[in-house]
Amino acid sequence: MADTSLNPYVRAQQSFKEAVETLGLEPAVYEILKQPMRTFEVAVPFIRDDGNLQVFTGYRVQHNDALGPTKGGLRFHPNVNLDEVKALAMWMTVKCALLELPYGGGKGGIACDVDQLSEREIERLSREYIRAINLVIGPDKDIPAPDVSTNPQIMAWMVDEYSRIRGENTFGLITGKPLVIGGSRGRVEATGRGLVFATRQLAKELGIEFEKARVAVQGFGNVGSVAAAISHELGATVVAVSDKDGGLYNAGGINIPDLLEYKRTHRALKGYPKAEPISNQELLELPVDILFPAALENQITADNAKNIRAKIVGEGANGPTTPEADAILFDKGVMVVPDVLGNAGGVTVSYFEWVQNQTRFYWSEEEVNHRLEEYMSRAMAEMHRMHERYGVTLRKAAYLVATERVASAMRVRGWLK
Ligand SMILES: NC(=O)c1ccc[n+]([C@@H]2O[C@H](COP(=O)([O-])OP(=O)(O)OC[C@H]3O[C@@H](n4cnc5c(N)ncnc54)[C@H](O)[C@@H]3O)[C@@H](O)[C@H]2O)c1
Repeated sequence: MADTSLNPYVRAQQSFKEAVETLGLEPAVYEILKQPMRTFEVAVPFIRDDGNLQVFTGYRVQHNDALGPTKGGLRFHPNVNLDEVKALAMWMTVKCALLELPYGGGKGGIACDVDQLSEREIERLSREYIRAINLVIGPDKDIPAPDVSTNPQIMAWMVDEYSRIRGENTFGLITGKPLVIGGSRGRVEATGRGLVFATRQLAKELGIEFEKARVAVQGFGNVGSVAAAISHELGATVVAVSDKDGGLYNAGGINIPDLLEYKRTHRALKGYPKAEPISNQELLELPVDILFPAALENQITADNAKNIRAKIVGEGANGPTTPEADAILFDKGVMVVPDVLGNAGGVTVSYFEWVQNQTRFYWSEEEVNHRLEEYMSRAMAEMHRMHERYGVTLRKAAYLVATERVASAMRVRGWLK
């Protein structure tokens, strides 16, 4: 028999099943949540620069809309397939419910390799994809956003195409747009900032003063560099950072604004003179209070989990801790802020963007950041309460909070009988 344990869709189903059983909810909750309510597979024909027609396969999955219209990113990647999109949509249901956003989970994508396409081809493909799914998306139905290999420019072409089809500007269709056409202030930094807010709240609940903590950050991209900069700004000592070429260490702390300036001029971290080089492996095992893995999946594994000395692991990346490592860390008493909350700052500010679009009233960056902190801290506190009540990992607690909330909505809407 095929090993289905690595199939993300099967794993997402198992997580919901476990949550329904732990909470003692009616079995109908799992019967509804174990698959998406709607799945679309579309052929996306577009004209290549050489004049030939090519057809790619696109997907949009709407998992559950009990709490509101579905929401989730669009991924352009050769490995995009239906099971992966379904799993990611289910995961968005959890994220949105956990953060108390008035959304259900959705996800979409096109199986394609953007490196093989010119910019004009990406534009034509993006517009054709929107034509293919325009009837099933909308500001009150399903709201896409950027994900792997999609960006604000692609979102701009998509919102433009939808607006042309409908004959009206519909900025609330999609989030992660450029600022000039209804994007939100603070959206670019939202994921790294939200990661720090959630982790700071957990530290507070554990009696660790974030402002005095020693911090290590793996990955210095959109998420990692912002998490490092905000930790530094709050007074924490960032002793190590890294990117794909290796890490930097300074026991006395790295001046992150100075390092960002170095990176701007040298386009790399390597060679920064005010810290020593270390490997990515060494970085993960440093004696710090807080470790932020913010690069790739599967970085903390059964092999190195026993050597992790951080008190808190704040997951910025998606899936940086394997299930085996998760169990080892739990036994060691290391608390893990799971990715489902750790990197939810992006979707939270996406929600703020949609609110601003719908009300046509735009907020200051301070207002966005203040509200982001409120949402992240509240979700962290609830997850922590569930963790204490049921004695499970914070990751499982996230599913408990989310499943209970979605189940309540389904119950009052009369879906369960
Ligand atoms: N950007 C977002 O808003 C967002 C939202 C949710 C989740 N995430 C997740 O966060 C993670 C990082 O995303 P990002 O947007 O910062 O990407 P990015 O491409 O901007 O940055 C990735 C960073 O990781 C580094 N890196 C790559 N391989 C590495 C390795 N082996 N060891 C150490 N560092 C390595 C890169 O050099 C780079 O600094 C991904 O898992 C992504 O799915 C990002």
